[in-house]
Amino acid sequence: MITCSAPGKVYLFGEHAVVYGQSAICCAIDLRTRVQAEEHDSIVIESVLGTTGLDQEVHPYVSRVIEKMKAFGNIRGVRIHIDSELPVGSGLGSSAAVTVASIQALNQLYSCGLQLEEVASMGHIIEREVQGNASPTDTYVSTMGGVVMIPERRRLNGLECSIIVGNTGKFSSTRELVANVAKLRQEFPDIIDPILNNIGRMSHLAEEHVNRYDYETMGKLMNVNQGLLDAIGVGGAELSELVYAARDAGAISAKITGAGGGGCMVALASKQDAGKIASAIRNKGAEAILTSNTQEGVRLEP
Ligand SMILES: Nc1ncnc2c1ncn2[C@@H]1O[C@H](COP(=O)(O)OP(=O)(O)O)[C@@H](O)[C@H]1O
Ligand SMILES: C[C@@](O)(CCOP(=O)(O)O)CC(=O)O
Ligand SMILES: [Mg+2]
Repeated sequence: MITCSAPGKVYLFGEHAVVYGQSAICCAIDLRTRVQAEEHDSIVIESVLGTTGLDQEVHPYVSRVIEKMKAFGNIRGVRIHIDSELPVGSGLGSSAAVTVASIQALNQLYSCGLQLEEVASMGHIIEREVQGNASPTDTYVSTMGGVVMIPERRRLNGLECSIIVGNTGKFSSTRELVANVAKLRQEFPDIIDPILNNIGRMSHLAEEHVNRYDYETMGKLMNVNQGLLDAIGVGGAELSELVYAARDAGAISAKITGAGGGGCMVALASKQDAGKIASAIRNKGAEAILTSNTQEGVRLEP
């Protein structure tokens, strides 16, 4: 039996805009999805979502992984068991983490010889198929870890501050939110495209501040990014409530992470202030998770 794990992520900048080729800065976090794989007499996928065979409804990501990996290994029957610290459908990249960890588990179990770049690239293809349209961000960061600028694939210095995630508990479908932005963009290209361009420019402006650990400047720009996410319609009352609660409690910055609508927001704070911000989020009745940046992408577990 083989176990592989892959991390989730938060966006410091650029979700949605990155789908249209703009730059984003994305940060792997220390919450992981673990996938066990062993040879079996049939195909079985077990997760919190249920136990199935190949099933495009319940397990669209993992089913596609198995189908695609058949080209690289002699996969007849396999049992896949998934455990995750990432809330499902909430902007922390659970879809990418489960996809990347599953690819790597089969890659190891069947000695397929795929390199990390190939794992990330297959992950991206699968996210695109399931989501309708997808950037390579989540799957690349989940594969490589660290803080990465996409599409440049530039690794930036890691974050050393605390990362606080606030979960509205409201499911957010990435597929749906990406489609909503596409529709708004089609309706008002002259308004929406400059917003997406500005989000991309913000990532470029922020790059040197990330590399210099200048959280104040990064934070100011992240708060501007939050306003622009609201402008493209991916905000929500629950998210805004947590964003303002975190800022009022002393967060350096607070914004949506990922697709939005529901799901999670992310706040940056000094290690000293992190507890205070988590409490402010919990006082609003939401779950707060304290985490940090990880340099470790997908890995084989002992
Ligand atoms: N632990 C898990 N087990 C099986 N499938 C998962 C798991 N976590 C996520 N997924 C898959 O990812 C989908 C959610 O992906 P998505 O809408 O992109 O949200 P996000 O990636 O922000 O969590 C789920 O509907 C499911 O198909
Ligand atoms: C909205 C988007 O930029 C990020 C989605 O992230 P998540 O699935 O909500 O964790 C889509 C993408 O980049 O593929
Ligand atoms: Mg996703």
